[in-house]
Amino acid sequence: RFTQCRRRASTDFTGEAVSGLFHCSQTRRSLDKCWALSRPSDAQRLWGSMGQLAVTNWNAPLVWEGTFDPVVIDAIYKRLDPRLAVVVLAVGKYTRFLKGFLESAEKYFLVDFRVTYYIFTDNKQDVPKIELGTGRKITVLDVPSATRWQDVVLSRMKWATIAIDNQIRNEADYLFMMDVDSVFHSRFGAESLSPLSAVLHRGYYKTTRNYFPYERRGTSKAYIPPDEGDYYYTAAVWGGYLEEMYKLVKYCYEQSEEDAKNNIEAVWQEESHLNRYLLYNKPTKVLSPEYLWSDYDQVPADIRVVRISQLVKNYAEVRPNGGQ
Ligand SMILES: CC(=O)N[C@H]1[C@@H](OP(=O)(O)OP(=O)(O)OC[C@H]2O[C@@H](n3ccc(=O)[nH]c3=O)[C@H](O)[C@@H]2O)O[C@H](CO)[C@H](O)[C@@H]1O
Ligand SMILES: [Mn+2]
Repeated sequence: RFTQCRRRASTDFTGEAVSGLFHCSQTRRSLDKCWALSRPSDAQRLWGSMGQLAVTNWNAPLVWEGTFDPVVIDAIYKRLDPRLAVVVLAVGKYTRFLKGFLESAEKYFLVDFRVTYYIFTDNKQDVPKIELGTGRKITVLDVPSATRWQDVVLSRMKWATIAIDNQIRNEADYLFMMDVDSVFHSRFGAESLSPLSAVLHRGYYKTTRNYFPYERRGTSKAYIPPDEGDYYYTAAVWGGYLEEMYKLVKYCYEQSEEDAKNNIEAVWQEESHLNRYLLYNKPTKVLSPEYLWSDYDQVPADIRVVRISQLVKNYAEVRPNGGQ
C-alpha cells in the first residue's frame, strides 16, 4: 500500500492534500487510486488508543503523531522543493523571543526545505544574528511601534497583506503565520503542508462547540451563531498555499477594519475572524495541538509529541499595555 502510494505520489503528485499513509488525496484525480487503496476504514478514522479522530467530518486529514510517515511525507514534498515563508511579528519587547524561535525552528521546522523568515519589527537592531541552514534566510521588515498589544496582534493581518503584495508573493509557495513567543521542540515537517492548514487550539479540542470562545456578538464581523462550529483553531500557527493564505489574511484584515469602524473589536482579535473564515471555508488539513502546545499547561497522554510550545511570559512586563 505504501509503495503504491509513494510511486503514484512521486510521478503524479500535484502538491495537494497529501499527508502520507492513509490520507493521501481527496481532491486530485491523479491520486485517487492511492486514496482508494488506502481509504480509512471507520476504525481508522479513530486513531490511537485515546480515540482521537484522524479525519475531519469533511474528510480532511487530522494530523497526529503516528498518522503519517515522516520520511515518506518529507520526500514527497521535497521533490517539489517548495519555497516556504514564515511571517512573525516581533514588536516592542517581543524581539527577545526571536533567538529561541529561530534557533529551534532551524532544528525542527521543515529541515532541508527552503525557508525565509519574514520578521516584522520596530526594533531592527535587536534582531539576533542566527546561523541558518542552506537555502534558509531572514528578511527583516519595518513596522511601527504600538501602544496596545491588541493593535499588534491585529496589525499582523495588515502587514502580512501588504508584504505579500509587495514582495512575498514572488518569493514563496507556502506561507505560515506564527506567534514569536514560541519554541520548537520536535519535528514540524511536510505533513503540515496543504492548501490551508489550521491547528486545533489546545484549550478546546476536547470540548464541544458551545464552549468555543467564538465571537458571539452579532455586531462584530467575526460573529458565529451558537449552534455552529467545527473546531476552535489557534491564530498562533496556521499556513497553506501562498494565495489561500493571502485570501484569509486579507479577510481578517478587512473584517477587523470593518469592526473598528463600528467601534467593536472581536473577542480574540484576528483569531476570531480566522475562526469564522475557517467555519465557512474548511481547512484542507487540521493539525492536532501537538503543533501548538503551551508551557502553561501539562502535556496530557494523548499529546505524544509537543512540536511547538508557547513560552510562559510575564504579560504585564512584555506587553505595552499589560493584560492577559
Ligand atoms: C496560543 C494562541 O492562541 N495565541 C493567540 C493568543 O495569544 P498570546 O497570548 O500568545 O498573544 P501574544 O502576546 O503572543 O501575541 C501574539 C503575537 O503578536 C506579536 N506581538 C504581540 C504583542 C506585542 O507587543 N508585540 C508582538 O510582537 C508576537 O509575534 C506575538 O507572539 O491571542 C492572541 C490575540 O488574540 C493571538 O490570537 C495569538 O495567536
Ligand atoms: Mn503567543
